[in-house]
Amino acid sequence: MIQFFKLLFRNRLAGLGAVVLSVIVLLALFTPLLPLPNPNITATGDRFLPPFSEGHLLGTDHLGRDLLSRLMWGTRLSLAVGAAAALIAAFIGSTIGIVAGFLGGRTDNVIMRLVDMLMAFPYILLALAIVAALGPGLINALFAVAAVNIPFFARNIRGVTVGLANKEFVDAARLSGMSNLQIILFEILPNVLPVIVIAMSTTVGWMILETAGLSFLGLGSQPPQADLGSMLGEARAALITSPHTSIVPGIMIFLIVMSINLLGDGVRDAIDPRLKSGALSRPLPATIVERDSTPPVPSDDLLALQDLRTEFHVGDRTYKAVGGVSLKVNKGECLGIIGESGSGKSVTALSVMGLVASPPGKIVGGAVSFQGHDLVGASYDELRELRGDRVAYIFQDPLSTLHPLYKVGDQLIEAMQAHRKMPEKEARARAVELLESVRIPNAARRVDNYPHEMSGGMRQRVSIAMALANEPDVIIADEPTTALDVTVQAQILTLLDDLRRERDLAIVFITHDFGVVAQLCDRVAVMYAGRIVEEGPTAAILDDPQHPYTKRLMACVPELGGGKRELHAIPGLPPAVDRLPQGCAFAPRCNFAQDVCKQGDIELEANGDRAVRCLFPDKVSQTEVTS
Ligand SMILES: Nc1ncnc2c1ncn2[C@@H]1O[C@H](COP(=O)(O)OP(=O)(O)OP(=O)(O)O)[C@@H](O)[C@H]1O
Repeated sequence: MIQFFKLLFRNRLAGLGAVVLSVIVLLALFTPLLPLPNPNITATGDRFLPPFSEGHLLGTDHLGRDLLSRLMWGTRLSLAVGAAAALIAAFIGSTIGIVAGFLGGRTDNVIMRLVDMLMAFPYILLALAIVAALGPGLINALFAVAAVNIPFFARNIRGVTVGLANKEFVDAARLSGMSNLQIILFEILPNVLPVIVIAMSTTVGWMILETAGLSFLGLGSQPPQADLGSMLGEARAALITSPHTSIVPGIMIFLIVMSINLLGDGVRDAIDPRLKSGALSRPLPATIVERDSTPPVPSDDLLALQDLRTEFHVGDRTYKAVGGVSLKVNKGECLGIIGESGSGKSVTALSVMGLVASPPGKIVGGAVSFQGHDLVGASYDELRELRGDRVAYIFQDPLSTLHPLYKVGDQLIEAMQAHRKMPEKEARARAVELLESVRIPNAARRVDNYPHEMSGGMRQRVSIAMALANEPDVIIADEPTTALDVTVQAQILTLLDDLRRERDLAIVFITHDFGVVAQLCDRVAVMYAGRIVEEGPTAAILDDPQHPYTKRLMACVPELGGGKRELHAIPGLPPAVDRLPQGCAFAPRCNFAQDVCKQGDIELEANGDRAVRCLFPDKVSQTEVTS
């Protein structure tokens, strides 16, 4: 709750709305206790007294009634009616939406067509018709306003429910034997509740306005009872001669509706978990760079990361996702980056082309040199030209990287035309050629397939074809085979290996599978808590790991045909990168750790073509992993 209020008040306007609305609601609640004259007592001798008259702070109306008193009582009534109408509309509309969305099929069709019929009438006409049928009066106006708003809730909530009804957690609830009612109450409702609250908070202002509108037309509250709408209606005749009688209720309506709307926006932002974590905030086109030290001189390698540091700044926390990584890859080489989940592999890869979402991501130090040129300081235009052209990416899940509504051929053509002008016919021929080069059978026909018409392995081949579209120098593949079964995984790895040899490609391959590294990579870098802990030629590292983390990672991998061998999971969990321990980040999980490991920073010590960040590499090298 405290977190909710903190988030709410971070939005200044929402905070202002909350304060204004709270004051109005408090005044309305305590109106009976305030020393105000009776709002309905007329005094024809005191008609249209101006504001600040004696005994009448806001003046009087056309019957000499005290305006302040009528305003307070009227506000109380308008707020109560608006909130009640919103609750009724939200309850009935959401129930209809949840039932229709959850049951689907004919029930959904019948219910939603009835709702559509209700929506086909202009809402104010519908409200007028309902009040005309029921007779004028505030309660009837309340029902009319609630009724015309039911379709709004029904449609919104139905849409959300349809999306939830087919989710795995609902299937799981069904499999566990829960009834439809239980699923709706315990699985669906908690998920749609934030949407209902958000919809309510943004519509209650409207409902107050609509009720005021009906009262203004004489169909809501009846004389002498005051609500804000009827006060406006009565003041209409004296708009020119005594404008204060209209301005007073007008300002109150404005304040109520504005404060509710501002607060509603704030509530929406604070309630939505994706907005809370910044996931829906639109990232900048390139990662923010704020280097705190002079960048290193660019290297001559094709691609080199030099002491790269990338952080996420969320609230007052700093997540050191990449804490000084140096790596290089040259033409025709394949470099593997391996590590547990959360070790910083993806953020390292995304930092290369400035693709880390900013905010909250920031590159705070080091350099990424590509063909001798530092990309960390490069302009967005420069990065955009290189992205997908000289440096291409392949991601883990092709379903989320391929656009679901475009044919794969069109997406390949788009990838080429983003970088060079090419006639449509030539681009299409090249797209077919690309699909053939990634061994997609019947490429001329497949080019017109949509992603959902292809299997997972096929889609990943399309992603590889897309990465190859502009004949890049470097491909960064971020766990491209993790989502595939082993047979398809082997085919994709062979394909990547062949392509690398045929085209002299440099590949940076991110994985958490040592088997994949062994099959594909010339060199491997092992990452832990945002830093490289060991690096060197794959064969040498597989043969003789010198960092305890590498050794333990390898001990987790089952070996086919290797005889019976106990698999040893790594005890404990990786440290959170916003609270890294002093000294070696692996020390709390390490059998070899001594006090000295937990003190100062430990360097990545180079030894020939290998490097290791450990004080006791020889000891590690000579000891078997036992538990
Ligand atoms: N938007 C973010 N805000 C805060 N921290 C983040 C954000 N994105 C990533 N991180 C942190 O950065 C660290 C590195 O994440 P990264 O995705 O690079 O790990 P990874 O090794 O690629 O893991 P995986 O194998 O699961 O993809 C993690 O500890 C993660 O918590």
